[in-house]
Amino acid sequence: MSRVVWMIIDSVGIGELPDAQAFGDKGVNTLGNIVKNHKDIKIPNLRKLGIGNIDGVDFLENVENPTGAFGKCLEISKGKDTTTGHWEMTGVLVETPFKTFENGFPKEVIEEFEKRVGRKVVGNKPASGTVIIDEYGEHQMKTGDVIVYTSADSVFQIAAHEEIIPLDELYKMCEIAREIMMGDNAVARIIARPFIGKKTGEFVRTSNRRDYSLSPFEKTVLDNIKEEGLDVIGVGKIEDIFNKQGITEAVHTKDNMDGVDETIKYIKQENKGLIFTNLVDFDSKYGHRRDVKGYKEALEEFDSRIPEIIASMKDEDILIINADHGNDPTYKGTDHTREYIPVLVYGKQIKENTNLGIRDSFADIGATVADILGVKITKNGTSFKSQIMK
Ligand SMILES: O=P(O)(O)O[C@H]1O[C@H](CO)[C@@H](O)[C@H]1O
Ligand SMILES: [Mn+2]
Ligand SMILES: [Mn+2]
Repeated sequence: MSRVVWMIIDSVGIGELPDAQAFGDKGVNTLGNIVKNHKDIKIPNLRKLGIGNIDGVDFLENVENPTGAFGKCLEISKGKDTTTGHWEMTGVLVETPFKTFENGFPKEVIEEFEKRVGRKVVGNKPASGTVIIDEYGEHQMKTGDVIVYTSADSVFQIAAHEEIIPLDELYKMCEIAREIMMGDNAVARIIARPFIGKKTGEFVRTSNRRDYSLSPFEKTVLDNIKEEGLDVIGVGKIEDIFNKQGITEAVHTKDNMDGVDETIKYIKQENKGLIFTNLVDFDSKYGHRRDVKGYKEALEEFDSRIPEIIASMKDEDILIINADHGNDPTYKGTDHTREYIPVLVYGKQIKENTNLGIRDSFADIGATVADILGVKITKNGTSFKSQIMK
């Protein structure tokens, strides 16, 4: 029986969606603009799978006879964040955008939060996470005040120095914020952002980040897989994005390479169903930081591990690689960008050189995963299994 290894290269978009302008994104293209800035980029394995052969990709030369099936998908949901992207690819559309707080959170919210956590709040505005810890990190070390901030995404983020506010307390604060930010103020995610360091300029965030997501509004394809008694193994922040719904086992990871290691470890084990991995460094370490060179190197680093991933797969296993939104490191600001996502499929049973064209929704990927595993397909999404299987 087939097993699916589904890897999300977080934020590796492949060009602006037709409605990008409505999201403030004009001419964005995460992969395209990285390649334009770094023509020497070496991603031979992604190219061999067909990433440069995707319709509209004019910034990479086509390869002859790519070994995979390749295409790109539109996002129907009204959003460009991780939760929206992952939910859509597993069959749940977010038709009403998650609430955002451009001017910070309302006074009542902050007051209730302060009362319940027993600390004062500083920040309370949209900010870049690495900038705001430099702004308030020393203040926090002196006073114990807690740093709260948001972004263009629907997020309530709490930054805390690990030696001032212990992790347990930070996570508890997130649970309290999760309770407060429901109903009219429901944000997609509360995020714990721990950091360490001695002073401004030396603060660095740690891998103890945790996301407290809403539960998907409807059943996702993960639920359908789980209900059939198959495994749904989440690697990285997958279990957080789905608030554990539909997940049977999970491991958090330190960074992209740890994510690849854990994925390979699970591939080599006896399990059945889905191994679902999110590699977030592209987004959090390079996209939001507008670090073009760092992003390029992260892509090269991931690319170099693809042969190892493939070598660890059994003959029936199928590998799917796609993104969840864009985060063009050459674009203004520090936020995600509204883009097509690339999708690549590879396996011994997959027909090589198959052009999937432009798919109507990310949900087509989840529908295909369900179809491959022989479980119920969610109401959204059209499976392309018949196009790709030998
Ligand atoms: O600037 P940092 O803290 O990395 O935050 C970014 O990461 C969050 C989650 O993807 C986004 O909302 C964006 O604000
Ligand atoms: Mn993401
Ligand atoms: Mn992000």
